[in-house]
Amino acid sequence: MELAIRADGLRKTYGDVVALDGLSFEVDRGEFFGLLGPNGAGKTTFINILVGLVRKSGGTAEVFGYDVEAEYREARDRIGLAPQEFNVDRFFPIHEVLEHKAGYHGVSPAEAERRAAEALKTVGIWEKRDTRFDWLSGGMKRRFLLARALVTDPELLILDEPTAGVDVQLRRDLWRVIERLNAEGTTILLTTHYIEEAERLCDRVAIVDSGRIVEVATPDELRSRGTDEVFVTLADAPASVPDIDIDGVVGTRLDGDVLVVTAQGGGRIAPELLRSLEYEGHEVVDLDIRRASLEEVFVDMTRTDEAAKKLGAIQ
Ligand SMILES: Nc1ncnc2c1ncn2[C@@H]1O[C@H](COP(=O)(O)OP(=O)(O)OP(=O)(O)O)[C@@H](O)[C@H]1O
Repeated sequence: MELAIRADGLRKTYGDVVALDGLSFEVDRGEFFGLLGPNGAGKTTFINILVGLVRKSGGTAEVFGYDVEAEYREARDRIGLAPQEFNVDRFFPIHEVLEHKAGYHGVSPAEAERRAAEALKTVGIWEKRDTRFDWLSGGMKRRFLLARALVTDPELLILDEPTAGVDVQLRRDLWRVIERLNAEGTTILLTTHYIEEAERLCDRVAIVDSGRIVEVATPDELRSRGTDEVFVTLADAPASVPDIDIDGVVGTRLDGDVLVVTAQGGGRIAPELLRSLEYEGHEVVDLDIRRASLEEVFVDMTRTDEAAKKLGAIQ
């Protein structure tokens, strides 16, 4: 499998601040890959190194096998970036901004015009083509940043919080566009604070904390690390918590006639749980499983020692 991104022992320091502390992971061509991490984890620094805006302090970063510094042009021409910040030329109509961008990456004027029109239609702001960036609404600005990333027909599309501050409708519109691009073969690297977004869109996610990768896994694998809650409603409230001795169960409590069982893999333990309860003479009326959310797992994994110490001090 060809790699779209390879980071190996990547480091970046700003004076005393260590932004990347030996970051290593790989993204396959065609993947939809999410980068999740708390504020300041180093996500934007990593992206800026990939696109040549920040020089690394050590380690390796490659895009489709090209070193992002030694082979900058080859790497950069393959990347489309929709950044977090609005860094757009404000004095030209937006279709011209796109044409300039394509021209800068070696596209002929006629082809640049065609691509600019196509990109504006793709993101749904073609009718605004003669408007300046400043005169677009906030949501249209986000759409435009995506169009600008697309105008060079990139093999790797990097989206740094593309849906920050946009309404639900636009978020879903943007998802549709991005999912279609991915289905057509574009590799996607997405950073987001909306865990639901990562969960829904990404094939795999990397959890980044303090400049290092904590974990790389599919959203499903990550969720299975957390604990589910199984709610079993019994016909008669038992006098005490029934004794449950099943592998994977980490806790039980009674809430009236509802027995709440905390377990890793709620679906897996449910049949044995039912058998065991019935064997002990309890009549089960209802069963409901609440799966661990990716958000809970994420919060657990990125709870820094510092934060844990502070919590410990307060309690
Ligand atoms: N130009 C800079 N000079 C000094 N420190 C910087 C600079 N850019 C980033 N940093 C520091 O590097 C660390 C990583 O920042 P970065 O912006 O990469 O994090 P992030 O994961 O993108 O955060 P967010 O989710 O808030 O966007 C932070 O501690 C930040 O303060």
